[in-house]
Amino acid sequence: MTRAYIAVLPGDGIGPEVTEAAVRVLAAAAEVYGLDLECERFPFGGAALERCGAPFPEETRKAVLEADAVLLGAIGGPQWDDAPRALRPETGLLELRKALRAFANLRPARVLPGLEGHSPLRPEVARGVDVLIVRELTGGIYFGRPRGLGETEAWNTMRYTRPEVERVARVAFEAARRRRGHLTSVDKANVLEVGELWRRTVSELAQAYPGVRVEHQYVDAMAMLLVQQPTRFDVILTGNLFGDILSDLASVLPGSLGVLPSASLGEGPSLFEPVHGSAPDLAGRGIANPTGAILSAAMLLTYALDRAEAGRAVEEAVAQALAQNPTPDLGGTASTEAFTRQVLEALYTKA
Ligand SMILES: NC(=O)C1=CN([C@@H]2O[C@H](COP(=O)(O)OP(=O)(O)OC[C@H]3O[C@@H](n4cnc5c(N)ncnc54)[C@H](O)[C@@H]3O)[C@@H](O)[C@H]2O)C=CC1
Ligand SMILES: CC(C)CC(=O)C(=O)O
Ligand SMILES: [Mg+2]
Repeated sequence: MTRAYIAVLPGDGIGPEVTEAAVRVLAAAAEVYGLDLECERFPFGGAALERCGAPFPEETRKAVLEADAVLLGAIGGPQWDDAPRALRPETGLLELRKALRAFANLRPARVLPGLEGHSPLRPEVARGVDVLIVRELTGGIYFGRPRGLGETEAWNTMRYTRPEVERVARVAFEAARRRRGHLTSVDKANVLEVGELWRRTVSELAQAYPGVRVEHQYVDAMAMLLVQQPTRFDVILTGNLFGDILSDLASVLPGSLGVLPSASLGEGPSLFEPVHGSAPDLAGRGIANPTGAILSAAMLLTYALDRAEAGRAVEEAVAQALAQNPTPDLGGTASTEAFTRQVLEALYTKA
């Protein structure tokens, strides 16, 4: 059995709390499914800025590039909002994604069994929600140059090249082919040239995937449709900014931002992180929902370690724990610790 090295970046706010839960579940899954895992923590985000003077220190860069996978909590907080932009935790996060060349961010939004009662949707609709947002992660307006902030004006650049669109679109088409064969590409082609290139590239690539039905939507309409008719969608492909916004919107479907996981795949080690941020309003209170982080660990088992059966077992254990007693964001009374113990118990019982 070869040992897999996981670089763990707990980060800031609730990041360390939910990451701790995910690491414990990962260790339990390794024990149950006979995996040899080594998790090592590295400084990242605001915590790294305080300790090492940079949000993405050299030591951490080296470790993530050598790891088999990276598990991240969340970064940021109001105490760093006035730091020079280059030193902000959020800049470190963008640099991390770029360094890993993790261009395809997979953000599944499902209403897991047990969560129907917490969704604002009618239970029979909630049960059918199963979308996969594929968000481009290393390009677009978060990275485009020129960018700048002056006294009276500020500017950013939304730029995509055809190969950048093509490679992430390919990931989305492959996912659609494995799933229900429906891909919705989201852009703003009516007003943005970038959207026009995006739409043209996706339409051309569609010729290679005759089994996939392609639909194009403008992002404003998509925001409405995702809430109004969530079961109509399967795979949703979009750029960095729109994907960031639509995935937070999609979290309303299962009932809390705390439950959404993600996997970022590309040309380097893959990155796994919950969709949510550092939630300064919850930090230190022991009530953050670790579901998104734990399900990110499940995606790590599936995508980085090729142990889909272990990933599924973690998902099932989470569903059981959610049905038992969730954290307060979902109307339950479980603390982060109590919820994690429920997941661990379910995982060991099933084995
Ligand atoms: N990937 C990352 O590390 C991200 C970092 N951020 C950073 O996080 C900081 C806070 O940003 P916000 O806009 O407040 O977004 P946020 O995602 O941290 O929180 C938004 C809302 O969702 C709730 N929430 C988030 N995660 C939760 C969880 N696990 N359990 C229960 N409730 C949860 C929070 O309490 C809050 O009401 C900022 O510095 C921001 O830049 C924001 C998004 C992503
Ligand atoms: C904080 C941003 C850099 C990232 C973000 O909001 C996200 O990836 O969801
Ligand atoms: Mg976001």
